[in-house]
Amino acid sequence: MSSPAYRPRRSVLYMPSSNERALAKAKTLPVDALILDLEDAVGPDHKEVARENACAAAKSGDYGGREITIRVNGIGTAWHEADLKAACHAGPDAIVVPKVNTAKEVASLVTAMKHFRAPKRTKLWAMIETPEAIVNVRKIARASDRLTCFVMGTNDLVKELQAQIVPGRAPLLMSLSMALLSARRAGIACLDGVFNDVGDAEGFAAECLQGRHMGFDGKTLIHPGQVEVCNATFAPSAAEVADAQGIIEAWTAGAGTGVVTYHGKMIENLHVDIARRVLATHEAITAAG
Ligand SMILES: CC(C)(COP(=O)(O)OP(=O)(O)OC[C@H]1O[C@@H](n2cnc3c(N)ncnc32)[C@H](O)[C@@H]1OP(=O)(O)O)[C@@H](O)C(=O)NCCC(=O)NCCSC(=O)C[C@H](O)C(=O)O
Ligand SMILES: [Mg+2]
Repeated sequence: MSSPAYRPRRSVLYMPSSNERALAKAKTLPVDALILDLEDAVGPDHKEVARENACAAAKSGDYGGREITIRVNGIGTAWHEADLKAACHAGPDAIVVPKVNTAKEVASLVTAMKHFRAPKRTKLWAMIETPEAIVNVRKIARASDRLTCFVMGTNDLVKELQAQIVPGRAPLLMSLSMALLSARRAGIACLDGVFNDVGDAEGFAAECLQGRHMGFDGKTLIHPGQVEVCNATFAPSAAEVADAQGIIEAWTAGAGTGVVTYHGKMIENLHVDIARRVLATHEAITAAG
């Protein structure tokens, strides 16, 4: 978390790369990252124009400090190889690959990225959205240093599990937790899935909070109207920052005692680590503007 490579990923907005208005609008939105989509949001007749638009956007330098990623079509589809080749040449911050199922697929993707001469800065993000991926998720997470983030595909998971989308997401919690556990063990980031009902502000806020409580780095989004609440929910609040500073001060004052209290609560070394992480996150968000 305190590594220089850490970037805030509270809000990560998908947009269909065939939609030029959305591509333009994204330059004005306070999102941490963008996923320029070539997959599900783009119809078969628009795949080529979407690929050109996404690559042009990634190369343009017009998106400021926002992390720019391209989601290619899945392995085995008619568009996958051409998408991957074009995305590697465009050199975004990351290439997002949907429906990654095995560690072997990660290894093949990394080999292909080298073959297509993707710059070293271009990382791989894997979407975890099938039962097979969940069963293999421990190995997927540690398959390559180039893999730096999991993106949960909750719509595909619901489909494949034959589950239903319900408040509280009980049918998905085991899959979400398994992916998070594996991501944390491997030291990579993990992003929560999307909330489809863009008109349901209350439901969206509750799902953001659930994702924050679970430990996700941030949430993937589908509409500009979701950005503000998501950013606020996944950032440390003013009270959390003040508590983190207070914990570090209390710990420093009691140097060497092994345990102190802050506002009546026990503080040990691990709480100081958490406090430092909160401050590092707050500083990174503030620095990113
Ligand atoms: C959901 C939408 C289809 C709604 O579109 P629309 O009705 O046009 O929205 P608005 O009229 O409210 O739009 C207002 C303005 O905002 C721009 N806009 C809309 N969406 C985006 C966006 N995602 N990024 C950037 N800008 C956006 C509009 O262009 C309007 O701009 P202006 O006219 O200049 O004011 C639409 O929001 C949409 O297409 N969302 C993204 C859908 C998507 O990408 N889906 C694929 C990813 S989700 C997924 O697949 C997850 C995973 O794989 C899984 O399995 O779960
Ligand atoms: Mg999906």
